[in-house]
Amino acid sequence: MYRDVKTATPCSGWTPEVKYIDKLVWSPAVPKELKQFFEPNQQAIEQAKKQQNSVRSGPDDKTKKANTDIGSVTAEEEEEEWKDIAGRTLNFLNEHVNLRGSDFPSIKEQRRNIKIKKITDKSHPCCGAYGLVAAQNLAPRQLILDYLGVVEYKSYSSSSDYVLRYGIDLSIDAEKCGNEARFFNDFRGVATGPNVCFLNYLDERTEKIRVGVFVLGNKKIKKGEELLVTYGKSFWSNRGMEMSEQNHSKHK
Ligand SMILES: C[S@@+](CC[C@H](N)C(=O)[O-])C[C@H]1O[C@@H](n2cnc3c(N)ncnc32)[C@H](O)[C@@H]1O
Repeated sequence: MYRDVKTATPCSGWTPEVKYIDKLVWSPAVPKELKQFFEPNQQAIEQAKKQQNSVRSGPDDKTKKANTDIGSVTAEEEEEEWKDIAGRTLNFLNEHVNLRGSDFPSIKEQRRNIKIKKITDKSHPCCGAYGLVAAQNLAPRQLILDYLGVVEYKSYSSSSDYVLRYGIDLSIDAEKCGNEARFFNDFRGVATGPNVCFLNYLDERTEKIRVGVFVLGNKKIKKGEELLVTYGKSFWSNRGMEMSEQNHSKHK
C-alpha cells in the first residue's frame, strides 16, 4: 500500500528511505465507522450537528407528526436514538481528546517550529542518529507539530520505534511514512525531564482529531533547544531496558 502514498516535499535532513507525508495515511483495514470519529466527512458533521440540536430541543412538531404518520418509528424512539448517537460521540471525545480549539496552526505553519538535527555530541545517547530542535522560540502549551504516519487497525506493535496509539484500536506508525515528528527523542539520558508532550486534540475547524506534540506546561523553549518527550517506562522495558528517569546504562 505504501507505493500509492502521496508524498510531500521533504524538509532538509530527511531520511530518503522514509516517505515524507503532510497528512495521515489511512490503512484500508481501518473500518469506515471508526475513521469517521477521527476524520468525519462533511455529511457526517452536518448530521451530527442536526442530531445534537435535536437532542437539545427534541424533534419539532412537524418531525413528530411525520414520525407518527410513518408509523414505524415513534418520535420517542427516534429521540432515544439521537441521544444515543450524540452520547456515544461525546463519550468518545471525552475519552480521546485532551484539548480542542479552532485556531491551531496548519501543518505548513507547524513545520516552521522545528528542525531535524544530526546528533554529534558524544555524551548524547542518540549520537550519530537524529533529533528535533526548536527552529524558533516556542511558547508555553503551543502546538508544535502533528504526529503523522500510517493509521493502522489493531496492529499496534510495542516493539516498533515509531508507533503511537491513536484511540483504542488504532495506531499511527511512522516507520515507513511520516513527518519530522518521528524524530522526537526521549528525555532520558539527555535532560532531567521532557519539555514537550503528546496530546490528542480536536481541531474544531476541520473536526479532525489529531495527535500533536505540544510545549509541556509553562515551559518556554528557546530556539536551538532539543525537543524531548517521554516514551514512557514501558517503551524501554519492552526493549529489555529498565530505564530510571536519568540512567541509560542499565541494559539487561
Ligand atoms: C522515534 S525514534 C527517535 C528518532 C531517532 N533518534 C532517529 O534518529 O531515528 C526512537 C528511537 O530513538 C532512539 N532514542 C530516542 N531517545 C533515546 C534516548 N533518550 N536514549 C536512547 N535512545 C533513544 C531509540 O533507538 C528509539 O528506539
